Amino acid sequence: MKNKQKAKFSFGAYLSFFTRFPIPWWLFLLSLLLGFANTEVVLAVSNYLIRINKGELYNGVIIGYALMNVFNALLSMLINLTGGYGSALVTLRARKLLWRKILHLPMREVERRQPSALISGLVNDITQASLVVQMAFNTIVSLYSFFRCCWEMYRFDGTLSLYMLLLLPIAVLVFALVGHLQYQMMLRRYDSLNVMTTFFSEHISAAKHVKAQAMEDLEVTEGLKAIDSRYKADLYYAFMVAVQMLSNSLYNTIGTIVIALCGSDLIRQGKMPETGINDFSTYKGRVDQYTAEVLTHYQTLKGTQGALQYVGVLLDGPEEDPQAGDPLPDKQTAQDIRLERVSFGYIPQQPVLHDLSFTIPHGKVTAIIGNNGSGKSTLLKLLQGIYAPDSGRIWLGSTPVDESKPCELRRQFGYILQNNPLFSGSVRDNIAYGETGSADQRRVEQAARLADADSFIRQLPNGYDTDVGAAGALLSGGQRQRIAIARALYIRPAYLLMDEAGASLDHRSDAAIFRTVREELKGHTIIVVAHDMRTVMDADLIVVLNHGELEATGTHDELLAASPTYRDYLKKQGFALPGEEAAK
Ligand SMILES: Nc1ncnc2c1ncn2[C@@H]1O[C@H](COP(=O)(O)OP(=O)(O)OP(=O)(O)O)[C@@H](O)[C@H]1O
Repeated sequence: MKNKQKAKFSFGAYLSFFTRFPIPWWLFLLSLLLGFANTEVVLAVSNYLIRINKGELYNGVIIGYALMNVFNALLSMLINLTGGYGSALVTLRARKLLWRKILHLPMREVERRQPSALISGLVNDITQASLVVQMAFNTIVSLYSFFRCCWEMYRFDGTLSLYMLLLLPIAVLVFALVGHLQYQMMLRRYDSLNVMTTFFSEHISAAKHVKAQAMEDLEVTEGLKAIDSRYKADLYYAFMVAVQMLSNSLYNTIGTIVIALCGSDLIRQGKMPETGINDFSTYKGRVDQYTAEVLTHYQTLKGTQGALQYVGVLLDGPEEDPQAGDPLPDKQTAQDIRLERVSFGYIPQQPVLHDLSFTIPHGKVTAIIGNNGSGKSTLLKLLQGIYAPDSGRIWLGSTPVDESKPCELRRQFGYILQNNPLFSGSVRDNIAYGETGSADQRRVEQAARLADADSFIRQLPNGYDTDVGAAGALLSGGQRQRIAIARALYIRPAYLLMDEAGASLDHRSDAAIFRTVREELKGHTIIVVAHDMRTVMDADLIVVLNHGELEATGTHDELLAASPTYRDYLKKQGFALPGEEAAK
């Protein structure tokens, strides 16, 4: 499990996993009762068979034998049906629970666990949950059947049954050994499946980049390693199945020899009829069958404990409740954002932002600049409460961000990134993403016009109904960006965050769209992260970050005097500084 975190998952936690979602007990109980009934039918079949073997070929016996076989077939079908239906429901409910949990994981957890590992948990691991419930019930039925058959066997011939007891330690030893190996085998198959899922989900979705870097050959080799590890696990599985069959045959052979030796002795002593060995073997066959079933169920349960470890630990982990916290007061738009000694690091002991204190005025445009990695994007994530500061506080007016309802807080923000994720679905749905009701076509078109997207959308095969493809793959980078800008304009957020939002647009479009956004959202707070100083200079307030520290804040004129970094940026982009000649 290369990308999955190994964490402690006790047997108690394993059991508590099954209290987290409703299990359709009635279906499994029905399956259990049908299983008990089927054991009786199976025993009746054995009794009829023994009578037929004895030559009791009466109509009643033959009809009884046939009827019991039909019952056996019907009951088996019903057991499969109820068990299968119950299992499908368990998988459905466990998967829904996990999906909800994944969407409510704090961002740090999402990053720590890696998206591909989460996908594999949701697609593969969770299917084991239904197996556990079914196996638990099957074990009860198999145990019942085992003891019931032992009793019938004992009633048929107590002495020979006691000889069979001598075989019990061998059976336990052989099955325990094979069981342990099977458990290992299941874990190995499971891990290799997860490694493959993780690898392929990452690399197939990044196929464009693999091609662009001409890395196909290398990635093919890496993919083959993942395929190979599954192949080895399959070989190991095939080997284990063969070993299991061999041990079963050996065990049966030893049983047959013991029955033959002891049975013939009993026949010689006249304590058993001549057909006794054959009849006794019928019961012994059933006992062996249920012994194997009990052990197989046990091994499967052990195997699923390993497989459910990842999702169990995940479900036990932290969760973010979007509804928890204080509602935002009305008129939140008319509030400044205030940072009070804010520090933050993704990794403990590695701070990205250091002790930041400044105010972002409401209704104005604030630009944030700084070198690569100085923490500009991180700061925007903190403002929306996606991450919490390690120390210090952020205020929206008089409301601390960490105490507000995350869902209300985040709906105040529009967030345009350099590369915005679109979702498969129509252009309209993507622009109106964030709308809880149905999309308002008039507002969608208006937002698209402002983002200069309306004309190209109308040229698409189905206009606003055109499917953008997975992650917007059927559109160009610039088209995706315009749709993302239209999305932000559609919701008309109180705070608009633009993180290098114009980077994939040509400069004239970038400037024109930015102008439109400013005019359209006049009175709203706009925070822009940009490297292009033409966008920055006009801002009402400019914040200069230097390696995560606040170097200066002020207007263009103020920073010319106060910030060497600001002056440096202007110079590098060819702007004339007061008293100097323009570089271009
Ligand atoms: N999810 C993350 N996990 C760990 N470290 C991260 C994560 N995101 C960013 N960082 C680190 O935090 C630092 C600040 O990153 P951030 O993206 O905020 O910088 P930035 O100023 O926006 O940079 P750029 O101008 O290059 O976009 C970087 O050193 C980066 O490696």
